[in-house]
Amino acid sequence: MDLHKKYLASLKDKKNSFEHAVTEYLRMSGVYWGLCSMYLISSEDLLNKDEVVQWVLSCQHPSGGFGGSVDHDAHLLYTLSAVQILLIFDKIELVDKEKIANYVAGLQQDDGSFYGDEWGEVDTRFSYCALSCLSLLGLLDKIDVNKAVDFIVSCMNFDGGFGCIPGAESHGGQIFCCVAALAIADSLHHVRADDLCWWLCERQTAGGGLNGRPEKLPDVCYSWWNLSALVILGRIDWIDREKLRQFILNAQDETEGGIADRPGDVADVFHTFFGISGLSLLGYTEEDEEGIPGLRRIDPVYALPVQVLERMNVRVWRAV
Ligand SMILES: COc1ccc(S(=O)(=O)N2Cc3cc(-c4ccc(C=O)o4)ccc3N(Cc3cncn3C)C[C@H]2Cc2ccc(O)cc2)cc1
Ligand SMILES: [Zn+2]
Repeated sequence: MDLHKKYLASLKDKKNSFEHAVTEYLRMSGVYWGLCSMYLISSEDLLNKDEVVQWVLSCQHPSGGFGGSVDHDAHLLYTLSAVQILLIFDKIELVDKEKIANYVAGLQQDDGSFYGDEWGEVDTRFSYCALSCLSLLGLLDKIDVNKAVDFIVSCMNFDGGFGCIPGAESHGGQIFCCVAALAIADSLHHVRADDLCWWLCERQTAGGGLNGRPEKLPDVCYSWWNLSALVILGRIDWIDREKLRQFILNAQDETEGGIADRPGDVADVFHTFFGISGLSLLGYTEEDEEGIPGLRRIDPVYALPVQVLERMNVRVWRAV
C-alpha cells in the first residue's frame, strides 16, 4: 500500500515522461483513475485539491462539455471523468449542472444511441457515459431513457454479451458499459443473466486472470470490466475469487509500486486503478474479513467510492 501511494503521488511529478506526453488526450480520465485509486487506498489527501479542481474547470468548454486536457475538444468520456473528479472532491457545486446535462443530452440520437462528441462516433461506451453522468447530476430526465435502453438492448448478442454497436462482437469492456447503464436505467430485466454470466465466468484463464474475449490473454483491467458486471448481476461466486486476487497481486510492481496489465509488465495508472478496484469488488476491503487495511469499497455501477455516493444520497448498488 505504501509503495502504491508513492507511485500514485509521484505521477504528478512525471510531466516530462514519454507516457505523460502520449496520454495528454485522456489526461482528465488519467486524473480520475489516479485520484479514485488514491481515495480507494485512503490517501486522497496526497493531492492538492484546489489545484486539481481549478485544472478540471479550465478544461470546460462553453458548450458545457469537458476536454481531455486544456484546449482539447469536448468529449463525453472526459465530461464524465470531470464530473467524477468533482464529486470525489465534493466540489460539484462549482459547475452549472444544467449546462453539462444539456451538452450530454445534445449527443443523443433518434435511435437512442449517443455520439461521443460532435464528430459522430457511436459506441455503447458513450451510452454508459451519458446515463452515468446524468444520473450523478440528478438530471436523467434530460434524455429519452427508454430509447437509450432500446439501443443498448439492440447491441445484445446470442451469447448474452454486448458489443460497441448492433452486430459487434461481445467484449468485456462493452459488457460493463451496457450492464451498468441498464442498472442505472432500472432495466436489468432485459439481460439474459445466466447466459451472460456463463460467458463472463468462462473469461477466467488457468492463471486466475480474466480476459476480455475468448482466446485473449488475461488482463488486470478485466478484473473491473467483467467483475463489475458479475457483481451487478449477483453472480460473483461464479468465478474463483482467490485465484483472481492472486493474479492482480502478482501484477504489482514490487519496487516502484503500481499495477500492470499482467505479471511482468510495466505498471500504469489505468491498470493500477482497475486492479485496486478489482480487489475492492472481490471483497478484500477494510470492512471485510481478511480484508486489506485501508482499502475502501467501490460501487460497481458508477466506479466511484461508496462513501462518495453515500454522501450524495445516490442509491448505492446492492447485488441482487
Ligand atoms: C498503451 O496503448 C493504449 C491503447 C489504447 C489506449 S485508450 O486511450 O484507447 N484506452 C485507455 C488506456 C489507457 C492507458 C494508460 C496508460 C497510462 C495512462 C495515463 O493516464 O493511461 C493504457 C491502456 C488503455 N487502454 C488499452 C488497454 C488496456 N488494457 C488493454 N488494452 C489494449 C484502454 C483504452 C480504452 C479505454 C478504456 C477506458 C476508458 O475510460 C477510455 C478508453 C491507451 C493506450
Ligand atoms: Zn487492460
